[in-house]
Amino acid sequence: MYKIVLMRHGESTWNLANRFTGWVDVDLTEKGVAEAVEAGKLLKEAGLTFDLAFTSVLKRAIRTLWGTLDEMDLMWLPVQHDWRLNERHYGALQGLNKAETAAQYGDEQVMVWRRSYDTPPPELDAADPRASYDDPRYAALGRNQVPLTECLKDTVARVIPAWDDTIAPAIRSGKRIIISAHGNSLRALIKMLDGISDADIVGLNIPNGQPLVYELDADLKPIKSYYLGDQAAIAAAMHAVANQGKAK
Ligand SMILES: O=C(O)[C@@H](CO)OP(=O)(O)O
Repeated sequence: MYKIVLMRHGESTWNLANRFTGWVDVDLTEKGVAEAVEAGKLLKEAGLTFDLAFTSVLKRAIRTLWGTLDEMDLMWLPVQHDWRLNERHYGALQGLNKAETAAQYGDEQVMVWRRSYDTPPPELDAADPRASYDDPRYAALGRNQVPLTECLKDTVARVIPAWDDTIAPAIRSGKRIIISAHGNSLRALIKMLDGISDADIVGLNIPNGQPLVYELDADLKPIKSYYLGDQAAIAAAMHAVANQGKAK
Protein backbone atom coordinates (compact mmCIF):
# COMPACT_ATOMS: atom_id res chain seq x y z
CA MET A 1 0.00 0.00 0.00
CA TYR A 2 1.24 3.48 -0.89
CA LYS A 3 0.28 6.69 0.94
CA ILE A 4 0.49 10.01 -0.89
CA VAL A 5 -0.56 13.50 0.15
CA LEU A 6 -2.27 16.08 -2.05
CA MET A 7 -2.56 19.63 -0.84
CA ARG A 8 -4.03 22.79 -2.30
CA HIS A 9 -2.00 25.92 -1.50
CA GLY A 10 -2.95 28.08 1.49
CA GLU A 11 -5.06 31.20 1.11
CA SER A 12 -3.67 33.50 -1.60
CA THR A 13 -4.12 37.27 -1.89
CA TRP A 14 -6.58 36.67 -4.74
CA ASN A 15 -8.47 34.00 -2.79
CA LEU A 16 -8.94 36.69 -0.16
CA ALA A 17 -9.99 39.25 -2.78
CA ASN A 18 -12.20 36.58 -4.46
CA ARG A 19 -10.56 37.09 -7.86
CA PHE A 20 -10.16 34.50 -10.63
CA THR A 21 -6.47 33.60 -10.49
CA GLY A 22 -5.45 30.79 -12.87
CA TRP A 23 -1.86 31.31 -14.04
CA VAL A 24 -1.40 34.71 -12.35
CA ASP A 25 1.44 34.26 -9.88
CA VAL A 26 -0.04 35.78 -6.71
CA ASP A 27 1.45 35.12 -3.28
CA LEU A 28 -0.01 33.74 -0.04
CA THR A 29 -1.65 35.89 2.63
CA GLU A 30 -0.42 35.61 6.23
CA LYS A 31 -3.30 33.23 6.82
CA GLY A 32 -2.12 31.16 3.84
CA VAL A 33 1.39 30.94 5.29
CA ALA A 34 -0.07 29.87 8.66
CA GLU A 35 -2.19 27.21 6.92
CA ALA A 36 0.96 25.76 5.36
CA VAL A 37 2.62 25.48 8.78
CA GLU A 38 -0.53 23.98 10.30
CA ALA A 39 -0.57 21.38 7.50
CA GLY A 40 2.99 20.44 8.45
CA LYS A 41 1.89 19.96 12.07
CA LEU A 42 -1.02 17.74 11.02
CA LEU A 43 1.25 15.64 8.80
CA LYS A 44 3.75 15.16 11.62
CA GLU A 45 0.97 14.23 14.06
CA ALA A 46 -0.27 11.67 11.54
CA GLY A 47 3.21 10.15 11.46
CA LEU A 48 3.71 10.97 7.78
CA THR A 49 6.98 11.90 6.14
CA PHE A 50 8.20 12.29 2.55
CA ASP A 51 11.09 11.52 0.21
CA LEU A 52 10.08 13.74 -2.71
CA ALA A 53 7.75 16.68 -3.37
CA PHE A 54 5.98 17.85 -6.50
CA THR A 55 4.64 21.32 -7.06
CA SER A 56 3.71 23.77 -9.80
CA VAL A 57 5.70 26.77 -11.02
CA LEU A 58 3.39 29.19 -9.16
CA LYS A 59 4.58 30.70 -5.89
CA ARG A 60 1.38 30.13 -3.89
CA ALA A 61 1.86 26.37 -4.21
CA ILE A 62 5.65 26.56 -3.83
CA ARG A 63 5.49 28.75 -0.71
CA THR A 64 2.85 26.47 0.81
CA LEU A 65 5.17 23.53 0.26
CA TRP A 66 8.05 25.47 1.85
CA GLY A 67 5.97 26.25 4.95
CA THR A 68 4.85 22.66 5.32
CA LEU A 69 8.30 21.17 4.74
CA ASP A 70 9.89 23.73 7.09
CA GLU A 71 7.49 22.71 9.85
CA MET A 72 8.39 19.07 9.20
CA ASP A 73 12.14 19.83 9.15
CA LEU A 74 12.24 18.57 5.57
CA MET A 75 13.48 21.64 3.72
CA TRP A 76 16.26 19.52 2.22
CA LEU A 77 13.72 17.39 0.33
CA PRO A 78 14.09 17.15 -3.46
CA VAL A 79 11.31 19.15 -5.15
CA GLN A 80 10.15 18.75 -8.75
CA HIS A 81 8.48 21.85 -10.17
CA ASP A 82 6.17 21.05 -13.06
CA TRP A 83 4.09 23.60 -14.99
CA ARG A 84 1.61 20.80 -15.68
CA LEU A 85 0.54 21.03 -12.01
CA ASN A 86 -0.32 24.72 -12.43
CA GLU A 87 -3.82 25.96 -11.72
CA ARG A 88 -6.29 25.73 -14.61
CA HIS A 89 -5.79 28.79 -16.84
CA TYR A 90 -8.77 31.08 -16.32
CA GLY A 91 -8.52 32.93 -19.65
CA ALA A 92 -9.94 36.45 -19.85
CA LEU A 93 -11.54 36.03 -16.40
CA GLN A 94 -8.13 36.15 -14.66
CA GLY A 95 -8.10 39.13 -12.28
CA LEU A 96 -11.88 39.65 -12.22
CA ASN A 97 -13.83 39.44 -8.97
CA LYS A 98 -15.94 36.25 -8.95
CA ALA A 99 -19.02 37.72 -7.24
CA GLU A 100 -18.96 40.82 -9.49
CA THR A 101 -18.63 38.58 -12.55
CA ALA A 102 -21.66 36.62 -11.31
CA ALA A 103 -23.60 39.85 -10.80
CA GLN A 104 -22.80 40.80 -14.41
CA TYR A 105 -23.21 37.45 -16.21
CA GLY A 106 -25.36 35.47 -13.74
CA ASP A 107 -24.54 32.73 -11.22
CA GLU A 108 -25.28 30.01 -13.76
CA GLN A 109 -22.84 31.30 -16.36
CA VAL A 110 -20.11 31.69 -13.74
CA MET A 111 -20.82 28.15 -12.52
CA VAL A 112 -20.27 26.90 -16.09
CA TRP A 113 -16.98 28.82 -16.35
CA ARG A 114 -15.81 27.62 -12.91
CA ARG A 115 -16.91 24.02 -12.86
CA SER A 116 -18.17 22.64 -16.18
CA TYR A 117 -15.89 19.89 -17.45
CA ASP A 118 -15.56 20.97 -21.06
CA THR A 119 -16.65 24.60 -21.47
CA PRO A 120 -13.65 26.93 -21.10
CA PRO A 121 -13.92 30.56 -19.93
CA PRO A 122 -13.48 33.22 -22.65
CA GLU A 123 -9.97 33.16 -24.12
CA LEU A 124 -7.30 35.77 -23.45
CA ASP A 125 -6.28 37.63 -26.58
CA ALA A 126 -2.90 36.26 -27.73
CA ALA A 127 -1.59 39.86 -27.74
CA ASP A 128 -2.82 40.47 -24.18
CA PRO A 129 0.12 41.24 -21.85
CA ARG A 130 -1.41 38.69 -19.43
CA ALA A 131 -0.60 35.88 -21.90
CA SER A 132 2.35 33.80 -20.61
CA TYR A 133 4.32 33.43 -23.88
CA ASP A 134 7.29 35.53 -22.74
CA ASP A 135 7.42 34.24 -19.19
CA PRO A 136 10.82 32.50 -18.78
CA ARG A 137 9.31 29.69 -16.70
CA TYR A 138 7.45 28.52 -19.81
CA ALA A 139 10.38 29.07 -22.21
CA ALA A 140 10.71 25.34 -22.93
CA LEU A 141 7.09 25.05 -24.06
CA GLY A 142 5.86 25.37 -27.60
CA ARG A 143 3.53 28.30 -28.22
CA ASN A 144 0.60 25.91 -28.63
CA GLN A 145 1.26 24.42 -25.16
CA VAL A 146 0.84 27.80 -23.42
CA PRO A 147 -2.91 28.16 -22.87
CA LEU A 148 -5.04 31.25 -23.39
CA THR A 149 -7.82 29.56 -21.42
CA GLU A 150 -8.62 26.05 -20.18
CA CYS A 151 -11.61 24.00 -19.15
CA LEU A 152 -11.03 21.18 -16.65
CA LYS A 153 -10.76 18.72 -19.55
CA ASP A 154 -7.75 20.69 -20.85
CA THR A 155 -6.20 20.65 -17.38
CA VAL A 156 -6.75 16.89 -17.13
CA ALA A 157 -4.92 16.56 -20.47
CA ARG A 158 -1.72 17.96 -18.94
CA VAL A 159 -2.03 16.76 -15.31
CA ILE A 160 -2.44 13.08 -16.26
CA PRO A 161 0.79 13.01 -18.33
CA ALA A 162 2.59 14.61 -15.34
CA TRP A 163 1.20 11.80 -13.18
CA ASP A 164 2.08 9.08 -15.69
CA ASP A 165 5.58 10.38 -16.57
CA THR A 166 6.96 11.42 -13.21
CA ILE A 167 4.65 11.09 -10.20
CA ALA A 168 3.40 7.51 -10.61
CA PRO A 169 6.90 6.11 -11.34
CA ALA A 170 8.21 7.85 -8.20
CA ILE A 171 5.43 6.30 -6.09
CA ARG A 172 6.04 2.87 -7.61
CA SER A 173 9.75 3.18 -6.82
CA GLY A 174 8.78 3.49 -3.13
CA LYS A 175 9.15 7.26 -2.73
CA ARG A 176 6.75 8.82 -0.24
CA ILE A 177 5.46 11.89 -2.01
CA ILE A 178 3.54 15.11 -1.38
CA ILE A 179 1.99 17.22 -4.15
CA SER A 180 1.40 20.91 -3.43
CA ALA A 181 -0.83 22.26 -6.17
CA HIS A 182 -4.08 24.06 -6.92
CA GLY A 183 -7.85 23.66 -6.65
CA ASN A 184 -8.43 22.69 -10.25
CA SER A 185 -5.20 20.84 -11.02
CA LEU A 186 -6.01 18.68 -7.97
CA ARG A 187 -9.61 18.28 -9.14
CA ALA A 188 -8.16 16.97 -12.41
CA LEU A 189 -5.95 14.49 -10.56
CA ILE A 190 -8.70 13.36 -8.19
CA LYS A 191 -11.10 12.91 -11.12
CA MET A 192 -8.65 10.43 -12.63
CA LEU A 193 -7.73 8.68 -9.35
CA ASP A 194 -11.32 8.21 -8.15
CA GLY A 195 -12.85 7.73 -11.62
CA ILE A 196 -15.30 10.62 -11.07
CA SER A 197 -17.65 11.28 -13.99
CA ASP A 198 -17.63 14.52 -16.01
CA ALA A 199 -20.98 15.37 -14.42
CA ASP A 200 -20.05 14.62 -10.81
CA ILE A 201 -16.71 16.45 -10.83
CA VAL A 202 -18.73 19.70 -10.94
CA GLY A 203 -19.56 19.22 -7.24
CA LEU A 204 -15.99 18.67 -6.00
CA ASN A 205 -14.34 21.64 -4.27
CA ILE A 206 -10.94 21.61 -2.57
CA PRO A 207 -10.22 23.69 0.55
CA ASN A 208 -7.01 25.72 0.96
CA GLY A 209 -4.05 24.23 2.83
CA GLN A 210 -5.59 20.96 4.03
CA PRO A 211 -3.56 17.76 3.58
CA LEU A 212 -5.55 15.12 1.72
CA VAL A 213 -4.17 11.60 2.19
CA TYR A 214 -4.69 8.96 -0.50
CA GLU A 215 -3.96 5.33 0.26
CA LEU A 216 -3.27 3.53 -3.02
CA ASP A 217 -3.03 -0.17 -3.86
CA ALA A 218 -0.24 -1.77 -5.92
CA ASP A 219 -1.93 -0.54 -9.14
CA LEU A 220 -2.14 2.99 -7.68
CA LYS A 221 -5.91 2.68 -7.34
CA PRO A 222 -7.34 4.46 -4.28
CA ILE A 223 -8.23 2.29 -1.28
CA LYS A 224 -9.38 5.29 0.71
CA SER A 225 -8.80 9.02 1.02
CA TYR A 226 -9.30 11.46 3.87
CA TYR A 227 -8.44 14.99 4.92
CA LEU A 228 -6.34 15.48 8.05
CA GLY A 229 -7.62 18.07 10.50
CA ASP A 230 -10.93 19.46 11.70
CA GLN A 231 -13.56 17.75 9.53
CA ALA A 232 -16.33 20.30 10.22
CA ALA A 233 -14.01 23.21 9.35
CA ILE A 234 -12.94 21.40 6.15
CA ALA A 235 -16.57 20.80 5.12
CA ALA A 236 -17.34 24.48 5.75
CA ALA A 237 -14.28 25.54 3.71
CA MET A 238 -15.35 23.32 0.77
CA HIS A 239 -18.81 24.83 0.92
CA ALA A 240 -17.33 28.35 0.94
CA VAL A 241 -15.25 27.57 -2.17
CA ALA A 242 -18.39 26.32 -3.95
CA ASN A 243 -20.14 29.61 -3.15
CA GLN A 244 -17.36 31.98 -4.25
CA GLY A 245 -18.86 32.36 -7.71
CA LYS A 246 -22.26 33.62 -6.59
CA ALA A 247 -23.44 37.21 -6.79
CA LYS A 248 -23.66 38.67 -3.30
O1 LIG B 1 -9.35 31.39 -9.27
C1 LIG B 1 -8.82 30.26 -9.45
O2 LIG B 1 -7.79 30.09 -10.12
C2 LIG B 1 -9.47 29.04 -8.82
C3 LIG B 1 -8.82 28.64 -7.54
O3 LIG B 1 -8.70 29.68 -6.62
O4 LIG B 1 -10.80 29.39 -8.55
P1 LIG B 1 -12.11 28.50 -8.69
O5 LIG B 1 -12.29 27.78 -7.39
O6 LIG B 1 -13.15 29.57 -8.91
O7 LIG B 1 -11.98 27.61 -9.87
